[in-house]
Amino acid sequence: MKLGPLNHVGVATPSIPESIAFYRDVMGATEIHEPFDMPAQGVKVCFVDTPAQDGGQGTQIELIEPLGEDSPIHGFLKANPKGGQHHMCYEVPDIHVAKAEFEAMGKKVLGEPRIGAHGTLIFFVHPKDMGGVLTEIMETPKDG
Ligand SMILES: CC[C@H](C(=O)O)C(=O)SCCNC(=O)CCNC(=O)[C@H](O)C(C)(C)COP(=O)(O)OP(=O)(O)OC[C@H]1O[C@@H](n2cnc3c(N)ncnc32)[C@H](O)[C@@H]1OP(=O)(O)O
Ligand SMILES: [Co+2]
Repeated sequence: MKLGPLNHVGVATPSIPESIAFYRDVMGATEIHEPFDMPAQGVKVCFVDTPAQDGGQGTQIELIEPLGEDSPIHGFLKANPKGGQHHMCYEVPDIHVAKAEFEAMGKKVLGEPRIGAHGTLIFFVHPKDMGGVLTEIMETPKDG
């Protein structure tokens, strides 16, 4: 496994509008994207850009709000009603190679790769095998 770029930090919230106001008014975010629904993943999503350093690629805050009864983040918000840091997402060049590597290390991969919020294949690795951090692995978009 080779550590790839941190694509985003997932932050669960009971209210994307309230979190947008927080990142805009408290944190001074200037690049806040339009929220969009991902019914297949049971979440509403809103990306907040963080500034790039030294001409590199910045990372993003991924605000996620439950969408539908079966949202996978209802449990998290029940335990953390105000929301909180939910997952970390790293990029890999090849999602299938990465999945095989995690499985070979005995890490619990949650389900099969599916399309994520950036339109490329993703999967999650269970927090119990990742030092308590729900970890999302995402294939780098081909257009860079
Ligand atoms: C895909 C669109 C978008 C993208 O970027 O492309 C997203 O990122 S969407 C993000 C939302 N989707 C997911 O999170 C899918 C993967 N997650 C899951 O399958 C579940 O959340 C799971 C299995 C990690 C936890 O499910 P659940 O909360 O129902 O299980 P438990 O309550 O029984 O928790 C088990 C155990 O794990 C601990 N836990 C739960 N969530 C987290 C978390 N986010 N970070 C760290 N630890 C977590 C929980 O405290 C329990 O621990 P225990 O010691 O056993 O009490
Ligand atoms: Co994510």
